[in-house]
Amino acid sequence: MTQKKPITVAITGAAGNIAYSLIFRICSGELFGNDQPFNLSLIDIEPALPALEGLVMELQDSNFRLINKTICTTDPFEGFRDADYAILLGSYPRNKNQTRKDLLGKNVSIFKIQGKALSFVAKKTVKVVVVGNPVNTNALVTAKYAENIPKENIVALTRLDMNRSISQLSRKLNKNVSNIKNVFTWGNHSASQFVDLSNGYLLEGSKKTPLTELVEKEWTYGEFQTTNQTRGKAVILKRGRSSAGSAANAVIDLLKSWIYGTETYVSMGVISDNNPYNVPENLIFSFPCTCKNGSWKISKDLKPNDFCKKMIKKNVDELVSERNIAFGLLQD
Ligand SMILES: NC(=O)C1=CN([C@@H]2O[C@H](COP(=O)(O)OP(=O)(O)OC[C@H]3O[C@@H](n4cnc5c(N)ncnc54)[C@H](O)[C@@H]3O)[C@@H](O)[C@H]2O)C=CC1
Ligand SMILES: O=C([O-])CC(=O)C(=O)O
Repeated sequence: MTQKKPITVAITGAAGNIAYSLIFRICSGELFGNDQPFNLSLIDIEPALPALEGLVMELQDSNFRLINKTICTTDPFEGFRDADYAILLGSYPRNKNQTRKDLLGKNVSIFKIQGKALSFVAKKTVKVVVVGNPVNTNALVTAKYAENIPKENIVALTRLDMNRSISQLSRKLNKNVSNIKNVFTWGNHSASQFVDLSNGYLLEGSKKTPLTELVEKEWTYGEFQTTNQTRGKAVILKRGRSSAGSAANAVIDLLKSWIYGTETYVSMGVISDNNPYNVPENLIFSFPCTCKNGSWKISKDLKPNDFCKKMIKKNVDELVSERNIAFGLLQD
């Protein structure tokens, strides 16, 4: 059997919290397969280089046979060269007294330069997952400056919100997470997100029971929403730092859906152009998506109820305000 050609996976913020969980999972072969070798391109800033070197030592000590070559760099123009995948973690996380939007001032400029670098040196087919917060707007900034890369190739991580909602439903119904299908979030990865279970169902054997028949309306529009909306902060309050293992897990889930396809809806933060839900264009918005042959599309057949439409509008307003602040800060 001939060996597959190595692919190149670039990861920014590679010395950080999320990366420490994500990189070992990728190196195990879980994401790209046991027969797919890869080059790892690890990007961080100067003060983080000793930690990055320590990480590389640990990778060496793990004897991962799929790693073809590893580079460490502070230069995104070197780090993104020929990348097939780029996972953008590198940015500053919030503390317990901040909202994700408060990070705009510190983080947007990072995504401007990275968008430019991706545009110049990555493959045109690169799949980019943006994770750094506020993630929707950072992904929009990346897309704006990555002029040579189709906007469809740049996706914001909102999968953690979907995963959290499935976990809540699993505990509420005392059913396994794998039995809960078609639940997703609309809008921003923020406290405004709206979790939609109106198309969701519990799958047991071939029997599908709508979730709306299994959970009370009051819970669906109350505690279910607020728990999801505040989950990131709740983790920060307990851990003293933001979610890392679950965020890394959500990156893997998102990329598996995007690469290998989906049978049900999944949450993806994607460019809003040509969506059927009255979300204005040029926003990165979490929609119910399905994936096939390495491409995503927004599911077009849903009928949001009036409450859901109100929440979509709330998220649009918030994202337009973030976009105005971000583009104002960047000024070109
Ligand atoms: N979208 C989502 O669902 C989630 C997003 N996040 C966000 O992910 C980001 C990363 O989180 P953590 O890994 O916990 O943070 P961390 O602080 O542990 O790591 C971030 C890393 O990024 C590096 N960095 C900073 N500026 C950089 C630049 N210009 N280029 C390359 N690297 C740079 C830092 O040196 C650090 O090593 C944060 O913005 C956090 O809020 C976290 C959890 C979930
Ligand atoms: O809450 C945060 O700052 C980190 C994050 O995005 C999450 O855990 O959802």
